[in-house]
Amino acid sequence: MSLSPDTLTAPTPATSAAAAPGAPPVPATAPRLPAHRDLYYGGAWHAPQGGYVDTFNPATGESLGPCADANPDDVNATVASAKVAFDSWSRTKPADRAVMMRKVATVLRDNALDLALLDAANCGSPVHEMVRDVRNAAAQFDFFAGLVTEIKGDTIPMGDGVINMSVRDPYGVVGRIVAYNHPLMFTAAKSAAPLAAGNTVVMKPPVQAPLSAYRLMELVDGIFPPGVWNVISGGTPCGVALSEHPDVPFVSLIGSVATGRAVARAGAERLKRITLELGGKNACVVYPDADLDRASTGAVNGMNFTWSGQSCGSTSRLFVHASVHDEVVARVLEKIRHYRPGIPTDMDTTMGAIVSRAQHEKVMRYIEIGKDEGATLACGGKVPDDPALSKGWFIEPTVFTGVTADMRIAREEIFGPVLSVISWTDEDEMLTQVNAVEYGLTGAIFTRDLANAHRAAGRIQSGFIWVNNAGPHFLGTGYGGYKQSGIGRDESIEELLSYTQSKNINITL
Ligand SMILES: NC(=O)c1ccc[n+]([C@@H]2O[C@H](COP(=O)([O-])OP(=O)(O)OC[C@H]3O[C@@H](n4cnc5c(N)ncnc54)[C@H](O)[C@@H]3O)[C@@H](O)[C@H]2O)c1
Repeated sequence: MSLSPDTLTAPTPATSAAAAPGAPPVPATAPRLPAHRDLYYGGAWHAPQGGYVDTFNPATGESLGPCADANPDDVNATVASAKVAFDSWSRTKPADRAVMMRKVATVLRDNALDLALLDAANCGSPVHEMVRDVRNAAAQFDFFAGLVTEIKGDTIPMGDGVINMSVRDPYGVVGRIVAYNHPLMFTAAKSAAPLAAGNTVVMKPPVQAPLSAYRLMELVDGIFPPGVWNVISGGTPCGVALSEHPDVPFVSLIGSVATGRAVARAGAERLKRITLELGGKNACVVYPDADLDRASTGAVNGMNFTWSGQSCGSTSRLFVHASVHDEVVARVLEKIRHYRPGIPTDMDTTMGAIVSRAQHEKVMRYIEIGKDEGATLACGGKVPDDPALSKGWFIEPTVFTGVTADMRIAREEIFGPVLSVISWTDEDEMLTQVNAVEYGLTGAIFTRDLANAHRAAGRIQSGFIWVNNAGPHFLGTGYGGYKQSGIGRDESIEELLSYTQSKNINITL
């Protein structure tokens, strides 16, 4: 499987099957579980003072064993080792940092299937997509390694006898806290920019699915000096302790808006730098002149059904012009059949499980809310009938039609496989509705008319817009949100430079 930068985190398209048509199903492969379940800091494994909690396979309900549950004392010990390591790491030649980072990229590529199987078993998303996640993480390590010489400043003319220049310094220990929907990719890729910039990192992987993070640390052990890259698993108390810690000047979160506000409040106490990649309730807009095949494929791909819609960027509000509404909906319902819930560690599974019972209950509650609000259930809306899936947290791809912009299913982030279709006739009113939610992460526009495309792209209040496409990220372009969807831009040089602060030096010769 190859990665091109323009497919960063893009799901497998609805038009292509994971396995050849008619081929026998590829049997599930058991993941190789990590030998270590403790905290990795200071270049070694440490038993947690906070004890252990079990982690689960959401597709089967089986326990995958105990995992460290870091408490504030564990966070203190980890931050202390990262703080010591910062002194020499920040002074390590950027080119030498880049060499180590490229070794991580190689390790990721060489172990892509093993890591992907762990994610599939622990977070419930299909293994063939999780392999892409691992390769995306490798691409980001290479990308940021290649940018280390861009961490540069300016010279400002001051006349004879004076040299004035600015340089960029790292901050120190960066606390990175990430969401559950791409466990390995977030744990790895979201460490790359701060490390490249000369910071040390304390990473907290998602509490629901920490296994791939342990395996990653087993694999990269010895590449960096001790204390440079640390990974500690734990729940909210661990995240709170990290975001409040006085020796962590920079905290970066991928998570919900509520957690973003909590991290921002904790950061305000110590005037920390923060970046936040938060939720979305994103719109996909179909104009009457759109290529309807492309638009319906985009509407399905943009939902990220393969990981059960559990993606911040999912275009979960489909605004279709009334004149093409029925045809687009018919095509969407046809294309959606590509996604059938299955055991995530099977190579040909196209759609996985919801990560946890709590998230499953939340999505099912929203499906009931949609029915109560008077929307029409066009497909799905229930757990699959397949007895092989009865012990897991699965939900069929779900489409509601007849949705109006005031309904809760059209305003609130569900983070599940639920698409709400809204019919429109007046462009101005439609764009007002698109912008009426508190989120502003992504948006997709389908039209053959450049004027429509530019008008809508200009007016949609989101940080990331696709025209005649939906779903992929493009390595090198900033990804992030407007409004409550976040602060900062990732996956780009902007992310790298955000982990540096500017210092001006005035030299009298
Ligand atoms: N914008 C993006 O790039 C992006 C990507 C993926 C997911 N998300 C968002 O993440 C959410 C789903 O993920 P989730 O359920 O894991 O989110 P969450 O906010 O519940 O948890 C995110 C992380 O924060 C930690 N955490 C929870 N409370 C905390 C606190 N008070 N202080 C510090 N840390 C705390 C969690 O343990 C976890 O590691 C959705 O809203 C989704 O849109 C955003």
